[in-house]
Amino acid sequence: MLENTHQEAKTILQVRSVCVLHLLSHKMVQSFRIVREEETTLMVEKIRGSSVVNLSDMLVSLTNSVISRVTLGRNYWEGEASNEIMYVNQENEKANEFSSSDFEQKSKKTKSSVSLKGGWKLKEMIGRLAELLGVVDIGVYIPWLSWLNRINGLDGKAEKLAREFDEFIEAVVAEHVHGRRRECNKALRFNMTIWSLGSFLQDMFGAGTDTTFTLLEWTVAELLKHQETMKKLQKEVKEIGRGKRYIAEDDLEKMHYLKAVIKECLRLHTPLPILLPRESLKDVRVMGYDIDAGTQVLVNVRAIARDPSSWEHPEEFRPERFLNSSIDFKGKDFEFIPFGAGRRGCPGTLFAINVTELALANIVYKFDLSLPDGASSEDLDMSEGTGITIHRKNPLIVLAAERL
Ligand code: HEM
Repeated sequence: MLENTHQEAKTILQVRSVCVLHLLSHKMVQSFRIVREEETTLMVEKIRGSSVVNLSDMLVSLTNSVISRVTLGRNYWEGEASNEIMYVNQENEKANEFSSSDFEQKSKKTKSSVSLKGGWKLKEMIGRLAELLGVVDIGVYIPWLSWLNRINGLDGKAEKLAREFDEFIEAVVAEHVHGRRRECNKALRFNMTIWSLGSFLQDMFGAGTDTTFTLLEWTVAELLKHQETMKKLQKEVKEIGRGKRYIAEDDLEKMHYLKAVIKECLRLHTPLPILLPRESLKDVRVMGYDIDAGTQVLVNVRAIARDPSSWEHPEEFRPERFLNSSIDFKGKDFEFIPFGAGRRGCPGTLFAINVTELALANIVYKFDLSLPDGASSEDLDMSEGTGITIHRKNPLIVLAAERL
């Protein structure tokens, strides 16, 4: 039994490192560009088709669709495939053939009609996963109280969800094995059980979608509140977009203000306020406090990002602070580590930033946003929800007028 557990743990690490290599390396993230561009285009079209828009829903759907397509090969999130990609090299080369100028046209052509029979409950399962992640697992902090998780149903809910994930993954794998994707499985030649694959996917969806959508949601909310910043951003994006139908990834490099806006939002609304727990390896003394070896250390990056000894007017949204500054989120500037730092730092940073920049640029390029019922932007509720990821408490509902 113990040996099995060790084997599974080893396999998860193996799956994680293979997947980080296959999904999150610089080269792979670049190769998923077509997926990001297509899904962003689809989102823009959906916004265009609605009068009052639940932007939070749109952003959840965007981030999950992108992750679904790159991890599972098609869009199981929307219940029907908007397109498919395979993560074998040959196919990625194909994806790279898309140039920014023709992606709009090709995305239309490649919009596939493949629909998923039965429709998977991925959306519903991810919703429950997010809910579970937001609940404090009391047993982790006070081991003798872990029995509470049986009483409050946390264990049962987690086990049920894990079983449903397994069934889902089994069906996806079966589809790959029996369908046209036989090739893909060559990439995954190690001894991977359904359980470890399911657990990896829960990690990818849990760590990758909620955080990215939260960042986008807060960024748009701050822009609504700060109309001058919104105008300045729209001006930059318009100048660089030069009348093209959609902003493509090639355009983003020059958008310095856009990057500053996103950084400022990562600072003020750090999606994951507490890093993964660390443990001190030896007895140390930090700022006069003695910390024994084996002590669990929780780093509050949100507090660090709002520390008045590092930031002027830390509670205010001021993207300009990043314009002529070398401070970045790559884990070297410790006053600003929204993606963590060191060996456990977020492996999905580039993935997240690419999705966020492209989506934000297209939203502000295509639409003028306002609040429904003539509400002024000062009325926008900025309350925070609870949970591991700090979402907005209430969804972001906007009117989106197309920019001409
Ligand atoms: C704005 C978006 C995101 C933010 C703010 C964020 C932030 C973080 C943070 C703070 C950690 C813990 C790092 C530490 O303790 O040092 C983490 C871990 C992780 N992130 Fe992200 N993340 C984001 C997006 C993503 C995406 C898009 C993916 C994958 C597609 C991803 C995958 C992961 C994984 C797998 C881990 C766990 C790494 C481990 O177990 O060592 N993240 N993330």
